[in-house]
Amino acid sequence: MSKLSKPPTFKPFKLALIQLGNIGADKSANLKHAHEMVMKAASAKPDLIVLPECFNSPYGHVHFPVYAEKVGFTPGEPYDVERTESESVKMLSSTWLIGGSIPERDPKSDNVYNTCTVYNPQGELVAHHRKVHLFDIDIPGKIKFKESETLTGGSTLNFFDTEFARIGLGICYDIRFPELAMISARQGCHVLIYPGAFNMTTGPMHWELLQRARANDNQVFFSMCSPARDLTAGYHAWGHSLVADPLGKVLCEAKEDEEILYTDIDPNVFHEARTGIPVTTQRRFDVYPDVSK
Ligand SMILES: NC(=O)CC(=O)C(=O)O
Repeated sequence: MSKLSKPPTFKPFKLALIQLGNIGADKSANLKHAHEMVMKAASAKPDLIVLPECFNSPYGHVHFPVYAEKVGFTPGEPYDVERTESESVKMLSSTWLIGGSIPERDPKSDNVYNTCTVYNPQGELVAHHRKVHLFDIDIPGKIKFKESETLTGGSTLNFFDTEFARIGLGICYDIRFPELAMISARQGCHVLIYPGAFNMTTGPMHWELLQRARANDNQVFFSMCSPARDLTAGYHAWGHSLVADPLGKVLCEAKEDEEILYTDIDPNVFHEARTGIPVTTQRRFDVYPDVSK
């Protein structure tokens, strides 16, 4: 997984974002619906499908321990998918698939993480990312949320290689920490994909701004895949799943309802951005050596 090897050659590919709706209290129903939507998305033959943050459970710190599953991996050890106890992991296998995120319970520590799992077309779980930066905010009169009440933050930066690109992972609030995206890009990622669920306060302020910024700063494709908005749920997701190109241009954006977004990712845009505005080769690490690694 995250060891530094030569990235694959960046080739054109079709990305599908599933802005999933109908995420309720019944986990089996959530998984059934997610499976139907993955199958629907797969019918257009994308190379990579993405689900949103917390697609199998309601989003809220009280729900995480209740919905948490033992996913069947230990960071740093080979995956043992055969032995997974997680019904969500068993459901997720088709084409390359970024399985949004699910609450994960670590069998050794009993810690609960907000975890993204990634599957290759053979259905093998090949990468995972535990949300590093926990969403703890308090905007008086607007929104208070404290993931750290029940979650532990991950401590690794993660990417995976496909036959068409190196893809870096993060989850939602991770986007607010530009270091993570910057290091992923320096490690050769062509595309950064963060399942995410902003809300009705931070969504209009920052959802698009941050994605375009991370894309443009790092001259990579950047995408966040959100759940659809459900005003009957405890947490009102912003929706607006989006893909930005390496020049910061929005290639496609959903509205708030359930929707599948397809985007053709063109490596020429990546190469042209880096040739035309060559910041990736103009950095002055003599001036800021502490970020040179
Ligand atoms: N839900 C999150 O993790 C982050 C978010 O909503 C925000 O940063 O705003």
